[in-house]
Amino acid sequence: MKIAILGAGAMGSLYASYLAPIHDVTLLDSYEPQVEKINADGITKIENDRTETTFSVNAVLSGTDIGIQDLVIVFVKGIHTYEAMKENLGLLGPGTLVMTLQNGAGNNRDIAQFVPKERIIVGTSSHNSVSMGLGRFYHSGCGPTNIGPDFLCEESLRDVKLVAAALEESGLDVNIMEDIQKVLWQKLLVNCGINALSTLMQCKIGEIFTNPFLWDLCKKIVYECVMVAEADGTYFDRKEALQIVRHVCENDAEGYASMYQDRQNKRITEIDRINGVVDGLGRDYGICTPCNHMLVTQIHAMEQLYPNL
Ligand SMILES: NC(=O)C1=CN([C@@H]2O[C@H](COP(=O)(O)OP(=O)(O)OC[C@H]3O[C@@H](n4cnc5c(N)ncnc54)[C@H](OP(=O)(O)O)[C@@H]3O)[C@@H](O)[C@H]2O)C=CC1
Ligand SMILES: CC(C)(CO)C(=O)C(=O)O
Repeated sequence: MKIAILGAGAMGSLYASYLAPIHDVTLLDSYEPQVEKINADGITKIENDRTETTFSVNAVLSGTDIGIQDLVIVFVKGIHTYEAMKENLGLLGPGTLVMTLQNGAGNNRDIAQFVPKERIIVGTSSHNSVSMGLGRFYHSGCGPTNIGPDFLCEESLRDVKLVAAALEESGLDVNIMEDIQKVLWQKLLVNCGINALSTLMQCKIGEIFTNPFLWDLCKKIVYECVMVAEADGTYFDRKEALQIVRHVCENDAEGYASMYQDRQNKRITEIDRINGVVDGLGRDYGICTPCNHMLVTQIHAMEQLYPNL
C-alpha cells in the first residue's frame, strides 16, 4: 500500500516504524531538520528494555508532490490538521482513504473539508511514544489501534477492513469498530484525566495513578467527563471509566503524555480539543465541569508563560 504519514513526530515515526518494512511509506513534516535527519539516518525506536532499532523511511517536507496515495494517516497535532491537509491535497485521489488516530475531538471535521466523510477513518491508538530528538523516539507503551468508519456504510466498512489488514500485516494489533463513538469518548476521557495534569506536574504518566493526590484529582476530572459523555449519548459506569484510565497509567507508566512533550518544546497544546471540548459540551448540556475548566485555564496560562520558562 502507498501510505503517507502527515507529521514525522513521536507517533508518525512510531507508526512508520511498523509500516515501512512492508509498505511504501513516506513521512511528511514541516520541520526541515527532522526530514533531513530521517533521510540521512532513518528513524530509531527505543523500547522499554532499551533496545534500539533503526528503520529506513523516506521523508519529505510537507507540501512536496509525492503523488496520489492509497492511505494518508494524520499524525500532526490537532491544531495543525486543517493546514496539513490543505498543504497536501496532491496526496488525495478519488480512492484515497484518510485516517486520523489523533487525540481530541474535531480532527474528522477538519479532514472532512477536503475528503468525503465515507473515505475518512477515525480511531484511537493505545501506544505511547516520546520524542527523543531528531529521528529518535521512545516507545513506552503498546496497545491496540481501534478504527472505524467516520460515516458507516457498506463501502466505508469494506475500506476499514482493508486498512486494518494492512496495519495488521505490519504487526499492529487492530480492532475494527462499526460504532466507534464509545471508543473515541473512552480515549477523550483518558486524555482529559492524564494529559493536562501530567503536563502541569511535569510527571510521568504512571505517577498520575501512584501519587494519591494526583489520582484524587484525576478521578474528579474523569467523573465530570463521564457526566458530559452521558448527556452526549455515551454511557460509562464511573468505576469502568476509572479502570480504563488506571490501565493507561500502568501500561504507559514510564512514558510522558504528548501534552507534556509540547510543554518541553514550548508548543501550543491540544487542550482546547481535549478538556476544552468537555468543558464546552458541559456548558451546552448544563453540566458543571469546574475541574476541566480549571485545567484549560491553567494550560493556556502556561502557554503564555513559555517565554519565561
Ligand atoms: N505521543 C503519544 O504518545 C500519543 C499522541 N497521540 C496523538 O497523536 C497526534 C500526534 O502526536 P505526537 O506524535 O506526539 O506529536 P509531535 O508533536 O511529536 O509530532 C507532530 C509533528 O507534526 C509536525 N507538523 C506540524 N505541522 C505540520 C504540517 N502542516 N505538515 C506536516 N507536519 C506538521 C510537527 O512539526 P513541529 O514540531 O515543527 O510543529 C511534528 O514534527 C496528536 O494528536 C496526539 O495527541 C495519540 C496517542 C499517543
Ligand atoms: C494516553 C496518552 C497519555 C498516552 O500516550 C496519550 O494519548 C498522549 O500522550 O496524548
